[in-house]
Amino acid sequence: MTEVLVSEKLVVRVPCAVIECEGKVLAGQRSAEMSFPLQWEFPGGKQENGETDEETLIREIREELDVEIEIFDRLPVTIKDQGWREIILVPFICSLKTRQIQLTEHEQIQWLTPEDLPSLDWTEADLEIIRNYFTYLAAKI
Ligand SMILES: Nc1nc2c([nH]c(=O)n2[C@@H]2O[C@H](COP(=O)(O)OP(=O)(O)OP(=O)(O)O)[C@@H](O)[C@H]2O)c(=O)[nH]1
Repeated sequence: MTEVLVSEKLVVRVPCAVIECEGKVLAGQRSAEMSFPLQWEFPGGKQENGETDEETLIREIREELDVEIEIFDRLPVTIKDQGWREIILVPFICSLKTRQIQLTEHEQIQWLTPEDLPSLDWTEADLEIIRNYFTYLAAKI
């Protein structure tokens, strides 16, 4: 048997936003042309060189939704092994500073109460974010 140690793997850091507004949370549906087509996610995207997590998130949300957010808390990091790469999802709890959302990438968005979040077809990593969000909400009561 030949054993080979493969240590190199692409690691991608992806800050994403759990945006709360009036008791609901924003879910974004990925477009049919993206990877994981038509699955649901928390908006966000890949970190660029020299950015902090917060800077990435504010930039990505401007690019994807054309709104300004305020970041006020964070959830535990979730790591998703996609085989050839590892996605490090860094979720933040946010609110909207501006309200007029314009979609540039997503198929559609939905505002859902926290208990309705699991009804959508989320990417696998996001299911863990939703579980952590429930823990976060329970700790606030
Ligand atoms: N923004 C975001 N990305 C997520 C979430 N969950 C999850 O697995 N991802 C993955 O993290 C990567 C984020 O990259 P991106 O937002 O720039 O999306 P992309 O389609 O351009 O990237 P890709 O084509 O390399 O997959 C994607 O592969 C996406 O599938 C999430 O909740 N939000």
